[in-house]
Amino acid sequence: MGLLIDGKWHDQWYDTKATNGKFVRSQSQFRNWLVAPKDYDADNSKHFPAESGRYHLYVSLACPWAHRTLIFRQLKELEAHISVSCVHPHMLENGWQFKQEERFDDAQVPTGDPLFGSDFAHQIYTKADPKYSGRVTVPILWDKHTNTIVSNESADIIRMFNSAFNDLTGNQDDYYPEEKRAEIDDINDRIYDTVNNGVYKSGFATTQEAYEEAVAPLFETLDFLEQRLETQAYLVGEQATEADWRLFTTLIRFDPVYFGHFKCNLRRIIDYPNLNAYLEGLYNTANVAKTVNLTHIKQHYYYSHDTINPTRVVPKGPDTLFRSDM
Ligand SMILES: N[C@@H](CCC(=O)N[C@@H](CS)C(=O)NCC(=O)O)C(=O)O
Repeated sequence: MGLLIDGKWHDQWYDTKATNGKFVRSQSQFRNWLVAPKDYDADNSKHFPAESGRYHLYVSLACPWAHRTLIFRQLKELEAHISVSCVHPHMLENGWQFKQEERFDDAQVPTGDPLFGSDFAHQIYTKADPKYSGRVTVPILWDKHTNTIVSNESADIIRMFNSAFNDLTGNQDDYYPEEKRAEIDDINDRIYDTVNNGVYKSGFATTQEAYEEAVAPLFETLDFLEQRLETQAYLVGEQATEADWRLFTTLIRFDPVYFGHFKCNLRRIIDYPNLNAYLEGLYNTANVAKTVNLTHIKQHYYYSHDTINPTRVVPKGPDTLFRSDM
């Protein structure tokens, strides 16, 4: 685990000393936008036209942020238009690596870097910007024409996937409908801070206070969501929106990883009847289950975070992700 400084790789763990033991996530730096060809403005340096075959998505199957983009690639029927490949689940002294290993092959997503044959993800960042300083994160949306990173921010990438390719695919499903945007934004903010990032703040905290400051609001939000799902099928009404998919990728990792590894252990998702059923329903939505790779998920966290789990022993359980009898 490390970061780039002026284009050079440095192997170092998150610095929580300056922040009283708190994990503070840094902002993504590549924030360009894919737009439908009819909306493309060549004078706008942020614009990239949505064209078939032009873009490549680098993901980790372990990563909840990258997982969002894989789900949208499926939901929006973009498989034939956007190529994809994944990193090795172990993120070690060189950060994300493209090493291929048979036991981590995935039937849905090829491993490695088919574009450049790079060894490490940081080489993709320095191709885009030889002087890049910052963390080397996935997902990465790469433009094969101009050889640069369009975006390394999952929240933006799923919004682009939601609409930019609609004319090409004919898929008009809308996970961010105009009339629901304010409500989606509100729930996203709370879930991002206390759940999506909350599990990391809890797990990466290096003081008791910082841990407790993260774990209490995390469970307050889970309790609140449990109640909300008593009377409605999805977070914002009766249809799934991006808010549900953003939550899904954290919930599916919760019992296998965050409960134990990140000490988020007041309750499991399986203990919440509504969240359990909701998670199962989302998992069983067309083509979503095949984006979930529990081997990568468990191997990544338990093996890569050696400050949290120095033995690198990966637990066997849990046996089941949901209970269907509740
Ligand atoms: N805000 C980014 C966060 C992505 C992110 O933090 N990804 C993690 C993997 S789960 C990563 O690559 N971490 C490497 C690091 O922090 O050095 C997004 O949502 O796309």
